[in-house]
Amino acid sequence: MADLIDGKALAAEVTGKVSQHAADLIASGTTPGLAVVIVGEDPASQVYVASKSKRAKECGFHSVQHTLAEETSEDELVALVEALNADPAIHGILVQLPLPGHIDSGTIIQTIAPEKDVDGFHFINVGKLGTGELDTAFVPCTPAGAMLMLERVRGRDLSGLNAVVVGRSNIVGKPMANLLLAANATVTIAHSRTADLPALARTADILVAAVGRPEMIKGDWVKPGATVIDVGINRVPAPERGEGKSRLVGDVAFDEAAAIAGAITPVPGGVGPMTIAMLMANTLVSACRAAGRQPPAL
Ligand SMILES: Nc1nc(=O)c2c([nH]1)NC[C@@H]1CN(c3ccc(C(=O)N[C@@H](CCC(=O)O)C(=O)O)cc3)C=[N+]21
Repeated sequence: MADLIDGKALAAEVTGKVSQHAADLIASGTTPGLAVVIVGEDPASQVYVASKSKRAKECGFHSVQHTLAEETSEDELVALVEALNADPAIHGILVQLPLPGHIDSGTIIQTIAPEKDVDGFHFINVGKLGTGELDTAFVPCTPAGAMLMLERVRGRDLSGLNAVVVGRSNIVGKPMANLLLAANATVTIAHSRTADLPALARTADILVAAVGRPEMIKGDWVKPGATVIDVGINRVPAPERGEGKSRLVGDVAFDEAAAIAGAITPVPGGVGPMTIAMLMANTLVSACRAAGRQPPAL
């Protein structure tokens, strides 16, 4: 049976450190400020946004949430982002995705000032990650959190290890591959057009699943002893829990994979809580940079 990598516990450790450093920064006159913007009423998004705001308050941050109507125009959202860019009390801006169809998310993301882009989605931050300028980049929160979990099992240097990332999104797959490469892993990005994905997955010492398909990755795709990082969060019907009930599952068939892997992240309680913890860490880093202080190593 694989070791469980406890995202809840590690996230609590990270936010504990963030709170301590935030207290120092506040004492020196700068309170980290996070603005979370949500457009529309998607219930799942509301839940995530509420937990981001709650965690920010727990860290002692100045936390503001802007909840805009579904009908908000792109111009109005651009104007809000520009106002937050200009607000010295705000160090991090997160616009919750997905946005309603009439708003171009690319336009909004590129409007966020790169030095406040705590999601790490702006071209400047994507480019810095791609070229290894990690001292001044913001790294997207989900892959950053996944790397911290991986570090607990494999250490910081992944030399000689094969990593397979299943999924090529800009939010997870591509930045994850760049981070693994920066840690000296040998990286393959697999996706829906990859030939014989099970055989490729079996070559992975580190297998990262970020496809958004419930339990797609089976136990016999896992190399014995591999570290499995499950980024998927899928809500599936759970009639055994009662009519209309649902439960969360990852992209990995957990029980099968856990029987073969060396270490594995659960869902829930895995990468999800780490994502929120890294958002707090990125906001702290942004506030340190704004105050001319060296950001702490977390
Ligand atoms: N601009 C932007 N940045 C994001 O980082 C972003 C986003 N938009 N849009 C939506 C996704 C999703 N996301 C999650 C964060 C935490 C959990 C999390 O903590 N999940 C818990 C379970 C929560 C539950 O019970 O539903 C867990 O996995 O244990 C999940 C999902 C951030 N996202």
